[in-house]
Amino acid sequence: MAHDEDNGFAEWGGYFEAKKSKLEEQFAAASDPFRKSNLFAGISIFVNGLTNPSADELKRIMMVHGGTYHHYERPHTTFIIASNLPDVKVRNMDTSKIIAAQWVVDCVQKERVLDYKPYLLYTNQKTTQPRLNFGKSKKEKEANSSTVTICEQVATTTQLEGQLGSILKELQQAALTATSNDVSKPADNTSINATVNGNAARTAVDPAFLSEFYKKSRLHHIATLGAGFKQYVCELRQAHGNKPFGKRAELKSLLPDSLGNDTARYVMHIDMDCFFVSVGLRNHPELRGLPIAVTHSKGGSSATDVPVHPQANRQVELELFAQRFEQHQHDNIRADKVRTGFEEKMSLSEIASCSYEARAKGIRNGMFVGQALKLCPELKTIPYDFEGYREVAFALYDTVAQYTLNIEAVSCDEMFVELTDMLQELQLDVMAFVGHLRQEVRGKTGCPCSAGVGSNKLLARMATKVAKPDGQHLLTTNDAAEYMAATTLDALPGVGHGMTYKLNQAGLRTCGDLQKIAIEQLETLLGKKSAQTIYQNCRGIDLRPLVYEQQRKSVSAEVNYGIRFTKAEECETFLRQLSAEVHSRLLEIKRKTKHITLKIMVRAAEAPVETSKFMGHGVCDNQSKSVVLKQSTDDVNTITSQVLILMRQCEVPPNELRGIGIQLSKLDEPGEEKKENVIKKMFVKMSEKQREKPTLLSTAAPAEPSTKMPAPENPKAKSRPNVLDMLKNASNKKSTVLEAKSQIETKTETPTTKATTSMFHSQFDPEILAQLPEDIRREVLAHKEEYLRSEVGHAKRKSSDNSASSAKRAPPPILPICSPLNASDFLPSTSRAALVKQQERVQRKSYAHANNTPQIVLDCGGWNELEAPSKSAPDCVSAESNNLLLQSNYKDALASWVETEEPLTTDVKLIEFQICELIEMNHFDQIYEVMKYFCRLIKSKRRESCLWHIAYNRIENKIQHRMLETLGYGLSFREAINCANCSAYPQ
Ligand SMILES: Nc1ccn([C@H]2C[C@H](O)[C@@H](COP(=O)(O)OP(=O)(O)OP(=O)(O)O)O2)c(=O)n1
Ligand SMILES: [Mg+2]
Repeated sequence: MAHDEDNGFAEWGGYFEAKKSKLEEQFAAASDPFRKSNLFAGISIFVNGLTNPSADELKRIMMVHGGTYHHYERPHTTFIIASNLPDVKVRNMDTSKIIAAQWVVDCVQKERVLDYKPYLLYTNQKTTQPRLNFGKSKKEKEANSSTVTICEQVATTTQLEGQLGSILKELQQAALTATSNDVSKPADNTSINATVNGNAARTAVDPAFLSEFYKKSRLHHIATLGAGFKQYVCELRQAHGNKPFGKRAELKSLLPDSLGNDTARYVMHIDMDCFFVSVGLRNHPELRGLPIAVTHSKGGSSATDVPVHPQANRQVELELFAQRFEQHQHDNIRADKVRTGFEEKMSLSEIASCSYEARAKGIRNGMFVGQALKLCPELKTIPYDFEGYREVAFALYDTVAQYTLNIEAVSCDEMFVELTDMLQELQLDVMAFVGHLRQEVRGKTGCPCSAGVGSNKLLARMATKVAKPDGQHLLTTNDAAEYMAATTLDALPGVGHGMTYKLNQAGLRTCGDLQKIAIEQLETLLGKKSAQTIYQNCRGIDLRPLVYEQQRKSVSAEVNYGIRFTKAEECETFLRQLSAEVHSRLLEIKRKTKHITLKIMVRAAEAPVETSKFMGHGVCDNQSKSVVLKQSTDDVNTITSQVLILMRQCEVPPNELRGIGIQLSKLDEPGEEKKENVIKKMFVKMSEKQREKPTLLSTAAPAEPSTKMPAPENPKAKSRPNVLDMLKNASNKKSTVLEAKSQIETKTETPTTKATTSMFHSQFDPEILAQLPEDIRREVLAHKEEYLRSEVGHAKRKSSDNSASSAKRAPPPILPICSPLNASDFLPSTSRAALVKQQERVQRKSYAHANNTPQIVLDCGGWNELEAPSKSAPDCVSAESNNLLLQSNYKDALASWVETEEPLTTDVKLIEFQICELIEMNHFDQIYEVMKYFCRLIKSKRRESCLWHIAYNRIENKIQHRMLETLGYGLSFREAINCANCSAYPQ
């Protein structure tokens, strides 16, 4: 049994592994009191056979000088110390690390780590093996003797640089001579350490490093392209305006019609298949059908026998990484990645993209090349082709943009597309269109893509997973819950490692598990907001709108490779360079910043000084420091000086830095009317205009003929129709629900009846109820009871009293059988919270009536410039005369506001505030008028904008919320925004 074999030490790699680790730990603990220097820090030895000095003496030397003594040879043992070994033993050993004991003695004597090569017992190295050249001339070394030491090691930094430079040269040499599977051009230009003007751009100290880094960094290219396409979609939309899409006409003759009158919502998610590989294969058609990976590594033996820095310790690093991923970040995927991929001499180059043939062998995007080669030794690697990615990505976006610009760019090879409007206009079959589009993309790019379709973004993305590779799939709403049930939680949007861990700890692994538990339970685990989202998502409900015009929120420049400083000046020079880089990115997007953040990666205390990944960052602690400027800036000197100050504040020795990033956020737009209240300005302007034409004041005509604009007179609150009365009247009226329903279609119907009827229908829609935030839902349900009771009772009475007349009005009334409520749901809440709320309501009302709070209104915008309505009553002059929405010019102001490109939050809040005042004053008619007019303005906007839809919904929700809070019921509006993209968006 495996358990017996490993003596219960399975998780420690078996008994012997556990024993070896224990010995190491004991050695380290015992060394501490004797330590005099860290000369051998990060270096471990194993003594094989008789040596001079003896094994015991060597052990003591290691103790005193910070090294590690291995009682057994381990994969991460740096050197094997021996005098003479039998041939048969040597044949099975890695001879490149067998050295004479004299090396230890000499190092101690010279007080520095010497080149071990002269001490090698066997010198038959392979060409691809590391041949570390420690050989700088004594003169050179002495000339640099003032160089700061790295982490108390005796080797000077200059020496180290020399060593590294040599390693780089060796690496390049090895790469050129290696017999690898690599099919790229021999003069590989993908290495980040490629020579610049004949000199190796070694570390961030080199002035040429930064540009070289960005030229080669795949993550930089991906991020730049992704942000670029978000901007590109914005620009295309703005340039296109309301023009028709010429290419749509062609579709009609090419594709079949949809069956019936299909009004369903269709969102498409489209994603290129193994993007980087597909683009790369355009130049290597002979490799199609083979396992291929795009990576910086040359593959072949140079990926399984990589040079390792003598001071790197993969084993230690592996353990540290794995612990951090697992314990701190709950990221098992990355922990497994290091555990299985950090083997000695295996390439730590990442695979950016691999073909589906490689995936069939277990290889995945992001895997280390060394590990991938173990799974599939015949794996071929091809180099990056950043220009090709750009070209294909543009072709993809341009192809889709011929048909619609309702595109949410996700990345260079991925987007969401709202197809509903186009399909309805053309009456096309959705999957026929998707097939046509995919074919067109392939024809233009030579690369395959897959597409998923669903009624929202989540389902569309899920459908793409089914479709891949080179396919398409429609995930219907009916199949959604079932499909989702089998999905693991980490596939849901916004569910990261932390949340997955929490849910897993609670025994929840799949969306199916989640579907079975109550929302209250989820709320306890995750908090209200996350719980509500995940509760919907696990059922395939996704209320996120597509965002077409994405604004950049920040720009940044980060480097986490090659950061090896020895002096503060080097670090400062680099920070200046990086500041200039991020500044140029800021200028590119024509913005200014108010918030500067410096992010640094600092070598973790327990991490080896040198990293397993050559020039990588290794195990680090992250720090960040920010400064908020008084004024937005795009001045490079300001940015640079702030960055330098932030770095000083971090108080980190330069040699401990492993990564540096600068982020500029709180971006401003030149010409943007910042946080200034647009509405306020417009009202002031208009009131000025009106002062010039005083006669218009009392006879302000409605801006829109179809809207019946009540004169801004000031009838007493009591005389205005109260919705509670409306509701009561409605339920007391001698009309059934059906009557009310039929009235909704007649033009003569009063707002009161319509309100009541549509309220009935909207409030009892279980889907809408399910989408409401829990607290609002409870309130709605609580209120609903009163109305329902009267309606049900009335309907019953009606049906028995008036069966003859009602028979004429078939169909019979539809009672709310769809309601998910129990009888107890209809009882008024008796909870303490409800009673407190009730008391607050009463207080608020009486306060509002008593005070009319003029000072709040003034605080909010200084409306005293506006003229009071001509008929305002003297007893409520303050609030009523100051409320924006009771002014004669409110329509013009609203119209001007809606003409602006997007609503500012401050303005939306202002309108909310004004409407809440109207509620306090019982001006419900005015609220209806305002909302109707507002809604029509938004609908008639030339450029449809979901931001305005969202603003409208937010204001409407605020009204409902406040109504429920103060009066216990809501208002129902005749007009509504019906936008497929965002109508379900919750506020
Ligand atoms: N961490 C990442 C993520 C992505 N990419 C690059 C390589 C991918 O080819 C491309 C697109 O990313 P995808 O996640 O879409 O992956 P692929 O297109 O390679 O595969 P799939 O067919 O699964 O979409 O972006 C990368 O280099 N590193
Ligand atoms: Mg892809």
